[in-house]
This record gives sequence, structure tokens and C-alpha cells, in this order.
Amino acid sequence: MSSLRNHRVVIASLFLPNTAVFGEVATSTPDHVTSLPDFKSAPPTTRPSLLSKKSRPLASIVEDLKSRAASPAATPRSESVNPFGEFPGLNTPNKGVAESFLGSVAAAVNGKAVDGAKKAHQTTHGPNTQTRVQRRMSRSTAHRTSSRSLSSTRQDTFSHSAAWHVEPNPHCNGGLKNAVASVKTRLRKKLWVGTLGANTDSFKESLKRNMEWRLREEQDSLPVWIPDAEFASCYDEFCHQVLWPCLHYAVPDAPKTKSFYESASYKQYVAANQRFADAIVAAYQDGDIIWVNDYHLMLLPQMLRAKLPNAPIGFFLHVAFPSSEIFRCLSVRSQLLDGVLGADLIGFQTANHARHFRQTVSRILSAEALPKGIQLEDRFVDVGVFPMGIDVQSMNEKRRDPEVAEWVKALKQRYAGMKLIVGRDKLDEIQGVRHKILAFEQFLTRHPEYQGKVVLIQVALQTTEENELQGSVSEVVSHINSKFSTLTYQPLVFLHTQDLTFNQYLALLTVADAFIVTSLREGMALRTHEFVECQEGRHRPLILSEFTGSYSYSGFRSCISINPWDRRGTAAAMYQALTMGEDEAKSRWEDLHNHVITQSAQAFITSFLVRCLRANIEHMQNDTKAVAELDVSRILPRYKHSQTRLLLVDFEGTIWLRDPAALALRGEFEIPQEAIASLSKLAEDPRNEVWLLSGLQVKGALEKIAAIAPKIGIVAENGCFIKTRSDRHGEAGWVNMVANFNLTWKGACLEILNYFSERTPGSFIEEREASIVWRYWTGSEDDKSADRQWARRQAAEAQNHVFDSLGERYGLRIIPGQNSFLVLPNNISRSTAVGAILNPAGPAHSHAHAPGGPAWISADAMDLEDATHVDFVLAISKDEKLMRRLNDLDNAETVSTGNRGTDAEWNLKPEEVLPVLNRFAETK
Ligand SMILES: O=P(O)(O)OC[C@H]1O[C@H](O[C@H]2O[C@H](CO)[C@@H](O)[C@H](O)[C@H]2O)[C@H](O)[C@@H](O)[C@@H]1O
Repeated sequence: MSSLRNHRVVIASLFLPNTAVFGEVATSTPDHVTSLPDFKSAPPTTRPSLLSKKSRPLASIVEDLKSRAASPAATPRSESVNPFGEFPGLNTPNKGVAESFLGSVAAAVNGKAVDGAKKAHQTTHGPNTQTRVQRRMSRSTAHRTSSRSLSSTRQDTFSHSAAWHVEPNPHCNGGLKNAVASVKTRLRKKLWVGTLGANTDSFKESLKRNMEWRLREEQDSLPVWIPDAEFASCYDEFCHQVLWPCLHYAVPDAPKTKSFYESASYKQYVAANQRFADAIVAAYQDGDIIWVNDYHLMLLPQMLRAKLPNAPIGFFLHVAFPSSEIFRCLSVRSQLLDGVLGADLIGFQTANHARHFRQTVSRILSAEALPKGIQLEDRFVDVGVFPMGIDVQSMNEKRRDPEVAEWVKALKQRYAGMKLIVGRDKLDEIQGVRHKILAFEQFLTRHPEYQGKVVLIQVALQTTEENELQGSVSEVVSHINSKFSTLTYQPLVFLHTQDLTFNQYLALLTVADAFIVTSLREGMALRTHEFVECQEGRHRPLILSEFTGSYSYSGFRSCISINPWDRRGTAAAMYQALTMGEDEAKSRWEDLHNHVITQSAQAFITSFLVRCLRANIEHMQNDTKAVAELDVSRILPRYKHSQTRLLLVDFEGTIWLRDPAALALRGEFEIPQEAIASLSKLAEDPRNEVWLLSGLQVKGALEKIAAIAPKIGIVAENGCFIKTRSDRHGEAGWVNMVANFNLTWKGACLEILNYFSERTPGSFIEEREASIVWRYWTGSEDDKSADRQWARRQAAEAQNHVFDSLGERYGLRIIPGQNSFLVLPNNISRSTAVGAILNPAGPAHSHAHAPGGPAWISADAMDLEDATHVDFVLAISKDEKLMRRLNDLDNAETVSTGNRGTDAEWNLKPEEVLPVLNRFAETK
């Protein structure tokens, strides 16, 4: 982390952590209020107990019902006695919130006045029985109407003389804000770049300058000004209705309502991203690390890279990333992928999301996806997994607030004898609240003994109106409350986050008998981590969807897992949670807790930023390193004076420049006699060990070469087979490096590829011993015809099929080429073969490996420390992985014959290879 101290971190996030609010009211600095957004902020400087000694009687059931007198459902005046007696009063600045909160929870136990025909689901006072479950306001629309927002109407204009103050921005990603705060002593210099989350068209320029100045001075924040209509289209439409569902595995079909055009909203998304880019470029200083957050800003890394070619840029996706089968349906899929690939490092919450991303890039952009990232034409982009966590220490401090204890007491009193299941989600389709409620209905139906005794308290996070409508929560809430409510009981309570303070929420988590998340997909689900910490004294269980990021971590497997689509299973999980014995609950909680404290916010932020910096340094070294044309005269002296030399030379594309497809298809092969003769001459020298590296199979070309050049070692099929050099007794043989591998995948793979071959004219399969190549195009590489496009699409589909059905099961990897792709076992490569060659106990040095002998593969095969007996290594190859590995050796000269960016020390055109080999061969 020490290296981070010297850098300023520019944090780009759609919303700033703090925003500006008009009015003179002096509020506390953001540090004094809860840093978790969306909850009603605690009041200013003084924070007297909400439940002060001057208690006011608790609203009785009669009062509770009276307060809904405006409702058409008449309330019986002579209600039964409130079973909960006295409740402390609310004589505090947060009175409104407290009333709302208690009103809501009270309603659950006090029973509802119901319209004979149709019971309502209202849980708090208000004239309209629909309001509690209806959405409040989306982030963009909220600010067009909210009195707390910066601009109240479009007609108002605000100049620099308008009074304003700072408050926490309820729209900012709470997890991110907390994570940054958790390392504030170590992350000394930072600059947040984002929007205020308010309509700002009516601001005069003078006001904007005034805000910019103060926010920069006081909050380390730089506001980005986005016109209101542009913001709404970008955020409410493109982000929430196109990207959000798709990234959470829903096939894009927006706009369902035809209320907007995807292409138009994408334009606004581009424009909004460009405004961020302009603001950051203007503020950028040498040494800054730029950290771009989340799906709202997927184009920003590339826009920044265009202007700041050397800047360290990290992109972290907080939400999920779907399989390529889903992502490829997006009309702007390539633009979005190109956008994020401007970063040095792309981070994901889970290994699955990262894998999906790599596969998607490989299939849509035809770039090479390696385990550590993406090899583009001109540079490498790191891809990593950085699970988000919570700041446990800060959370525990908040939990220790006496006010939380008072609320716990109050809630216990209010819900005495009842069980509480708590949840907090957006009301859209993705977070599965509808599924949750229907499962709760099933639970109450299957376990009637719990009717009247269990309440589901659902805290609702606001999202876009359209998304909430699609979530269809409202109708099921009405349905379940009308089905099970009695005079003294309502099964389902809805609260909006604005209805309760964070302390109240913490109290709710503390008294909960279970917490439930039914997301159909989710990036992480940090609210479950908060619940676990709040349960320190009680250890009640977590019911968690298998489709959340949190569940993908083994520590969280001690939850009660559910498939949210399985209503019966979810209902059973509710029963299991409420009836679980203390010992089992404690043991499960301990696992969950251990995970929460290990996967902390601090660990997340430190590892992401350090890796981003390191990746940038590596990339810059590679990019700025002018790779010189090989100057043989600089190398020859070392060669001359060395005693043990290893010479590695690629076959295809380096000394053999013919089309491998023609060889596979028609068996057309002519030995490149001059090159083989030159290598053989080199191999005559007892100080030299000469190896030919090839992806071709043994049969055919390589067999023929082996016959005429017995002193050359050969690596076939990218490392699946190795032919040792013949020794002085003339012994040599092919060693099968994959003899112990399960190759049964080949049958299934061929079946898939046959299917695609039938549909792709001119394509064919090249089956090798332990690998398979599908050559989907045999025409010109520059062909832009529809036929080639079709073939490329088929190739993408075929890769998907092979990887999804066989990849993980058999440990396979797919290497895309220009017009073909190769499927082979994961742990086989030219560089593992070279590791095996260097190993003194390996196939190149031991006679135990006679032809047809046992397989040789060693766990140490990758270990280049074995290279101590070699004092000169020359590698002429296109294999970048091999180049990188050999660069770790002091005595290696790496020479690339590829035509794109390389990590090798030298470049060499393939046509120049033979003259170079000859010069070595002539040197004594
Ligand atoms: O609704 P948006 O403004 O588009 O924001 C998206 C959501 O961001 C946050 O959740 C995401 O990040 C969390 C922390 O990394 C992660 O736990 C969660 O799974 C992600 O979805 C935020 O907490 C949500 O309220 C926003 O909806």
C-alpha cells in the first residue's frame, strides 16, 4: 500500500459521495452522519436519542388506524386493545422518520383496516393504500420533483448567491463510498469525479463555478455537469433498462414499453461518458491513478486512454457480467467492450463474471483471452477478481451507537412473540422481490401455524419507475396481505429506505430472525455482510440466492441457499431458518462471519489499486520499450563464449511460411530444407541443444522432419508431445506429455464442431492427437464478405458451445486465431514444454522416456530455476507467453517473429530468420 501513498486516486463514479442541497441549514459534515446512502440521514450536529426519556405514548392501534382515516376503508372506532402497550416517544429531530418507521412496523402487528372487497398493503399512515409499495422517485426523476433537491422546478434559476450546503448523496454506491472511507488514512490524496444526482439545468454558470470550488476544497470532489435530459436518458433508460437487465443475465429486449429508443439513449450514454472523460482529462495530474466505477461508465476507460495514453486506469464492475450468449445480444456490444478495454486492469466481483468477460471479448472481438487478461493487438489488459467487502470496524462502531440499542429494545417490544424475516432490495425484476413474496405466501400456506406469527419486513431501494413496474411487486404484496391479514396482523411490511435511519435499519438487522436475498442475479450483495455482523449476538441464519456474488465465495456456503425460481424450496428455506437450532445457527454464522471479516472493504480497495498500478507499470514498460530489430552481432559474442546453449525456434510462421490449412486439408507439405539443414548444423555442435516448436501434430510434417533431422528436438501440438534429440546411441523418441490426461472430451468436441462445420461452407476440422483445430475460414484474411462474417459468428457460437459444455469439466482452453481456433488441455503450452526440456530430470535428459514409454510430466515443469545448467538461451518465436517466461532468465535472448506488440527483446521478420540461423551455425 505504501506505493499508493504517493499517488492521487481519481475515483470516477456516476454519483459523488456528497451532494449540494439548497438552503441555509447547517448540517453536519458527511463524516458525522452515516456514510451509507439511501437511508434517511441522521440529523445534524447533535444527535439526541430518538427514544428520549420524555416518552410519548406509543400510537395505539386505534390511533394507527385513525391515521388512515382518509382511506376509503373506514376504521372501526372501537378497536381492540393495542396488544403492545406503551412505546417510547419521538421527541427528536428525527421525529418524522421515527413516526414513519414505527408507523410502518406498528401497522404490521396492529392489523389493518381493510376494504371489504380488497385489502390493501399499506403499512404506514397515508391517504393512499398504494403508496407504500409504490416507488418513490428514481434518482433522476426524484430530483425533478423533490423539495430537497437542488433545483425545484425548471423555471427557477440559481446563481452563485444561492445558499447551499453539503449532504451525503443518497444515490452514491454505498459499498464504494464506505470502502474508500475505510482506507482514508492510507489513501491520502483522492478526487471523486461524479454528478450531484440532481437536476442542474437551472444553475447559472456562476453557481456551478462556486460549487466546483467549494466541493473541490471541502470534499475532494469534482462535479460533472450533465444536462438533465441527457442524464435521464443515459441513466433511466440506457443504464437501467438496457444495461442493468442484460448485465444481470436478462436477454435485452428494452424498451418493453417503446417509451424510448435504445439507440438514442445510447447516444446520451456516450455523451455522458464523454463529459466524465473531459472533466478527468482536465483535472489529471502526472502520477494520478484513475479508477472508473461500474456499468454507468463503461466507455470512459477508452475515452481516457485516447487522451492519456500512459495513465494508470482501472475499471471495476460492481454488478454482474453475463455469459457471452446474453451479452452478444446487445446492439452496442463491441463498443462497450472496446470501452472498458481502454483500462490497464478490469476488475470483477467473482471469477465467473471475469471468465464470462474474457470469453465475451474473445468471441465478439476475436481477441486472445488468457487467464490473466486480454491480449489486444497492441497491448495487454489485465483482468482480475476483487471481491467487494464491508468495513467491519466502522460497521461495528455504528452498531455500538446507543440509539441502535434503544431501537432494538423498541422493536423487540413491538414484535414480542413474533418472528421477523427482513430483506432490502430494489423492486425491479432482477432482485426477485416478487419471487420472495410469492415464496412467503407459500410458506404461510404450508405452515399455517406461522400465520399471525411471522412478518416479512421488506425495505425497498428506489429505482427507475419503469423497472419497478416491470418488477410487478405491487400486485403480489396486495395479494398476500389481503389473503393473510387479520385485525391484529399484517404479514408483509414495506418500508422505503427513506423511511428509516441507518440506526433503525441496524436495529432491524439485529432483531431479525432471518435475512433473505432472492436476487435472480447480483454482483455481490453486501447487505448480507451487514446482516451477518449485526447478528453477532444472535447468529440467526441468512437465506441467500445462489445467484449472488456473495454466494460464490465458499465462506458464504454456510447460508441457507436458495434458487429463487424454486418457490417451494424458498418457502422451505424460510421454515428451516425460523426453526434452526442455536448450535447449528451459531456454527453457520461463524463461517459467514469469518468470511465477512476476511473479504473486507480494505482488502478490496488495496488489492485493486495496487494491481492497477502494477499492471500499468508493466504495460508501459512493454509499450514504451522500443523493440529493436535483432542485431545478431550484439548476441554472437555471448553465444560464442557460452558452453551450454538452448536454441528454441518456432516452425509455423517462423521458418515455415506456408498455410497450415492447406497441409491439414490436402497434405501439402514440403520440408523447408534450408532451415532444417541450418538447425541440424547447429545441433551438430555438442554445446547446442536445438528445439523446433510447433502446433502441428506428430503425424505428417513433423514425423518427416524428425526422420531427416534426428539431432533436433521437436515440440508438437503446442507441448502435447516432445521428441527428444537422439543421443550418441541414436536413441530418441516421442514423449506423450498428455498420456495421463482424460481425452474423452475430444469425441464430444468433434460432435459439436461437426454440427457447425455442416453449417459453415468451406470450414473443416483438423483433429490432432490431443488437440483439435476448427478452421472456419480458408479464404483471404482481409475478406470482408458476408460469408466470412457468417463464419466468424459460427466460430463464436462454436467456442461458446465447446467451452460451456466441456471447458470446465475437462479443463480445456480455447485459443482463437485469425481464421481458426484451437481447443487443447489447459495445462499444456509451449512454455510448459520448454520448462520440461529445461528440467534435468525431464524428457530431454533422461533415457527413461523411450518411444512409447511412460508419460513424463512434472509439477515442476514450469520452473525456470532448472535453467541453471544453460548459459545461453535463444528463442525465436511468436508465442508471447513463452517470451515473457524466458525474459525472467538472465541469459535469454528473446526474438519475436510476430507482427504485433511483443514482450520479446528483439523483433525479426520471418524472412530474416534463415540468414540469422546461418550466422549462428557458422560461428564456432
Ligand atoms: O442503481 P444504480 O445507480 O445503477 O447502481 C447500481 C447498484 O450499485 C450498488 O450495488 C452494486 O455494488 C455493490 C457493491 O459493490 C454490490 O454489492 C451489488 O451487488 C451491486 O449491484 C448499490 O449498492 C445499489 O444500490 C445500486 O443499485
